Amino acid sequence: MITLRAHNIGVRFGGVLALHDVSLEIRPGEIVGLIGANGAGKSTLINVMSGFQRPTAGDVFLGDRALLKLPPHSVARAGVVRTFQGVRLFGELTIAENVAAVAAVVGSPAFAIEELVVAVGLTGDFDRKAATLSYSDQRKLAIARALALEPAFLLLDEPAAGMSPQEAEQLGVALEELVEGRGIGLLLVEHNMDLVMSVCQRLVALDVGRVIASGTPAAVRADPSVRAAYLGGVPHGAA
Ligand SMILES: Nc1ncnc2c1ncn2[C@@H]1O[C@H](COP(=O)(O)OP(=O)(O)OP(=O)(O)O)[C@@H](O)[C@H]1O
Repeated sequence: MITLRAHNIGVRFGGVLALHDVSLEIRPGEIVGLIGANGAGKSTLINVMSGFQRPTAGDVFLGDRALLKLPPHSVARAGVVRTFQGVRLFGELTIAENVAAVAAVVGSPAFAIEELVVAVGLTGDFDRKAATLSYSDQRKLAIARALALEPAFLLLDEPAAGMSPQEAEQLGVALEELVEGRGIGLLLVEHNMDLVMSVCQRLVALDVGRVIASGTPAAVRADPSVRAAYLGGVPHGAA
């Protein structure tokens, strides 16, 4: 089984230690949640694992292949794809065109594009321009586009941000189906604890760049250091 593994990652931005000695492993077919307060280092870890940020220490492995020396597009081709907190779509292209533009890279057939759009829960006319979509539909489209690269591992940076509780719940169902159906390993950075608790098999909690807890969602949520550092201040069914 090929896993995606960040090993003893350290990242320093001048005087800020954004990550210190962080290790995390994702297996195919599982959803791992990465939680922590604003500035804990979650996006920085996604950046490192997807090739967008060189760490000051540590390694990233896909199976036994070291990824750190590869640029982001090569990391994506190797099978590790990410989405961004700020959605980056082609606003003037339609839903179908946005996915097709990416699918062309791997040569996916047209029917696969429609399948992806439906799989993330986008309904209605696929000829709508991305710029006209609601914020939450844009986030779903960003996931469909990432999936078009046929990743083995998908790193999602706050996919439910701006979604209503119902939309977030639907997204959770879609993510579970994707992981089950395609065997993708998913890293979910998310502040919506209802979503995190319902779909993740394991959680890793960061605080100021360090892992303070990892394990089953119930154990991590109950961990006193996690409650003190994070959950005390977060709404979304955290208690
Ligand atoms: N390019 C950068 N230059 C300098 N400092 C940075 C840079 N990127 C991140 N940081 C700092 O590194 C730390 C971790 O930031 P990061 O964005 O990874 O946190 P986060 O957990 O994703 O937060 P949020 O939940 O707000 O997205 C913060 O102190 C942040 O200010």
